[in-house]
Amino acid sequence: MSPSDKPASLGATFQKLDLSGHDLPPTPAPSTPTNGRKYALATELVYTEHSDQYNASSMPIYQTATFKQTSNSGGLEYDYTRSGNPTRSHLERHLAKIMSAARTLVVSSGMGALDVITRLLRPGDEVITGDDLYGGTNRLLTYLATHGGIIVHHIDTTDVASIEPVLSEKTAMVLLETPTNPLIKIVDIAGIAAAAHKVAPKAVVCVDNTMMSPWLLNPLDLGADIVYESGTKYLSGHHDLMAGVIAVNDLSLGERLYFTINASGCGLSPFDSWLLLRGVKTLGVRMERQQANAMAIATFLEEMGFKVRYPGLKSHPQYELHWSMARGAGAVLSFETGDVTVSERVVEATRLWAISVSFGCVNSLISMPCRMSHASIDAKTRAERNMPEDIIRLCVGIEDVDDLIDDLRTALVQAGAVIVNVDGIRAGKPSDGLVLGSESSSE
Ligand SMILES: Cc1ncc(COP(=O)(O)O)c(C=O)c1O
Ligand SMILES: N[C@@H](CCSC[C@H](N)C(=O)O)C(=O)O
Repeated sequence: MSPSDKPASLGATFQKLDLSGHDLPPTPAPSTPTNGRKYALATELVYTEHSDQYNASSMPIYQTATFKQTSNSGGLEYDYTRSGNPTRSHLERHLAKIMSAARTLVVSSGMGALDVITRLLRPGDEVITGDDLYGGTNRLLTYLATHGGIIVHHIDTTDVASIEPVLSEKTAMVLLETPTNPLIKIVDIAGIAAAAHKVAPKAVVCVDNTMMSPWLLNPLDLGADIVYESGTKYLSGHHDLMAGVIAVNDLSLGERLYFTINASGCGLSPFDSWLLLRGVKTLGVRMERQQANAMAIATFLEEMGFKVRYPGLKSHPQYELHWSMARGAGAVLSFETGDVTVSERVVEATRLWAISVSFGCVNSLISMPCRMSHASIDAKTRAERNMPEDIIRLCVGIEDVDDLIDDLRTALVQAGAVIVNVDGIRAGKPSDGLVLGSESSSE
């Protein structure tokens, strides 16, 4: 069946989805209603169809490395799990609907996804990227610049004009994160994609959508060519697996990425594919609760006088830009205490907030990025990129928000990050007032 053979109602609704299958695996069937109306994302997350012989409600895990063939010339749909597996295929087609993409591919981690994507590059190619990047992304790009002959330009991607001096016909890739991790800066995806494609039409604009997830942002609709996410975060939501997801609308680009995945062997395992299928069903309810909690916590900290970075706050300098692209503010925020030692004490004094890297889990996490997730960026580079060493990152979960605030308030008091007096609690140095519960109290 060719794309033009799509039933009219389905074709109109899923213009980008490869309904006919071509060489893609056939499950799940598109779940659009027969009247052509498109289901809302909350429904698509939960609803899938597959062709299991027993009509299993949950997609079975095809825990097999190889598949028996009916003749020595092979030719069946699946032959070997590195090349394809029904559980992984089901997940990929489910995610294609959710990410509003023609094709998605799932691999063993978010960094694995970026590794596959950067194999599109050739020596001499130029990459333009941000100056506030996840540490692992920075590390891979630095490796490619040192060993792979790739030229990497780090610029302030929050300013569309700053891309112009480094754009040229040699630009092969523009790699964006928004909001950035951990400074929560916002990038104008459509503005940068348009500027890049104008000068370098073949350049691939690639967006790391891990901080937002498809629940909140669809970079493909804003001009990105490739979107990838760490499925370890919001997509799965429980910190019980590692995964990476790549989404494209250009099927030939999808084929090139699939080639690398099959050739290098980083496709997601059947069991982790199944776990991700299970986790993604609750993406909407988790994200709504997490960002409601995050908003309350950001407000609590800002009202105390801390410098808080969160796009849900009107004080965020790029509030309007963020909301022009996204449907929510997400659940990662950062704040500064003004003192590295005080920040260390805050992080260590919390109880409900686990000291962990990562985010997107139902549990709340606290960390100091310069010591943890971004430690692979050397101190000199961190300083050049204005990354405050005392910055604390909060990755908000689904717990009761009053419990989270109470735990944080107690930690702030114990750490000497706040001044307590008859007017209440406010951010400040211990010497500026009475500090309760701290050895450094002025009492
Ligand atoms: C924004 C961002 N992108 C990509 C990754 C890489 O994902 P993974 O840990 O699944 O390799 C991470 C964290 O690890 C991240 O924070
Ligand atoms: N030791 C790890 C650190 C992973 S950080 C995970 C996550 N992206 C975050 O921002 O917390 C490494 O070296 O990559």
